[in-house]
Amino acid sequence: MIEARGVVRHFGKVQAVNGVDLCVGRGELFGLIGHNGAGKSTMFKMMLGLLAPTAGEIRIDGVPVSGRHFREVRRRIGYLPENVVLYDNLTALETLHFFARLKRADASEAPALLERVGLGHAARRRVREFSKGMRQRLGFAQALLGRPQLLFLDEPTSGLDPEAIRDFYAVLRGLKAEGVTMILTSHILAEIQERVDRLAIMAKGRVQATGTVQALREQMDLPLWFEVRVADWDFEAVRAALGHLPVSAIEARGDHVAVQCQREAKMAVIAALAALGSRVLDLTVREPSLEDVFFGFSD
Ligand SMILES: Nc1ncnc2c1ncn2[C@@H]1O[C@H](COP(=O)(O)OP(=O)(O)OP(=O)(O)O)[C@@H](O)[C@H]1O
Repeated sequence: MIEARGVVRHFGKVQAVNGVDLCVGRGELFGLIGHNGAGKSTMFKMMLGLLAPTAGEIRIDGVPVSGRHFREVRRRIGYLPENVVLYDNLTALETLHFFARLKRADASEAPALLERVGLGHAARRRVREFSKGMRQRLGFAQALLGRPQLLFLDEPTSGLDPEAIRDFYAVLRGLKAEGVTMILTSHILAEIQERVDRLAIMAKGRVQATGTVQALREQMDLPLWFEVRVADWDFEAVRAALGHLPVSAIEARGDHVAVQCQREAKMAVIAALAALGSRVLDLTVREPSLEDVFFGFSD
């Protein structure tokens, strides 16, 4: 659905995007993460045709963004910018009618869209009275006008509380089931690590890595941790059981023993702990988080 090849964008001396290749498949929920200034928003604007690349090519659904046929494709794209501009004097419903006219979308969808983003109750309230989270929801509804097949969501959950974030991803799941392709940025790594199909890590205008969270973990080869609870706090039993294995740390922490090892030793550690039988009361495996992976790739 999205194909970017060798994309570069300079602003004077600033190299905002510096040779990006990116492919997003149809129906994928794709995450783009990176530090402030990594080039994510610039990439979004180029993929939307709002900003011309200094070099390289971007195709959406096979159509070059720079070509004259892109206008038709653009009508099937929804965009939630990082800072959505809304008019305080309009109600939520009027806002959607306004954007529907701009996009030449069907304004009769507006009430259903407000329901979908959890603003049905506030349809006739003025935006002036809206909280940050309500504004963000309204911006999201605006992006959904015209039943887009491709959605660009730039930090869509900024300002949302945990419940609103959960609702937001529930809507994304519904859209995914309808076959919509979505690409989103977020700084909240814990939030997106369970939810995207694949992601790309950007740093200094380049894509440093692309893949599923699990594939990136494996590529980074970060160690994982076990938390083992043993009967009678018999930590020495754990130490003895794992003594012959290549574990990098065994530490008593509160009510459990923390064991660190590389991924290739994972199954051997599990087997050795299983051999302790009922002396092991509980076992948790802590995979490296997306944050660990992110720092590994972007530092
Ligand atoms: N219109 C512009 N004029 C000059 N420099 C710009 C412009 N837009 C972006 N930049 C610069 O390009 C770089 C990348 O910015 P961009 O907004 O794409 O980063 P980002 O990854 O989206 O960051 P954030 O997470 O803070 O939103 C930054 O150094 C920024 O200052």
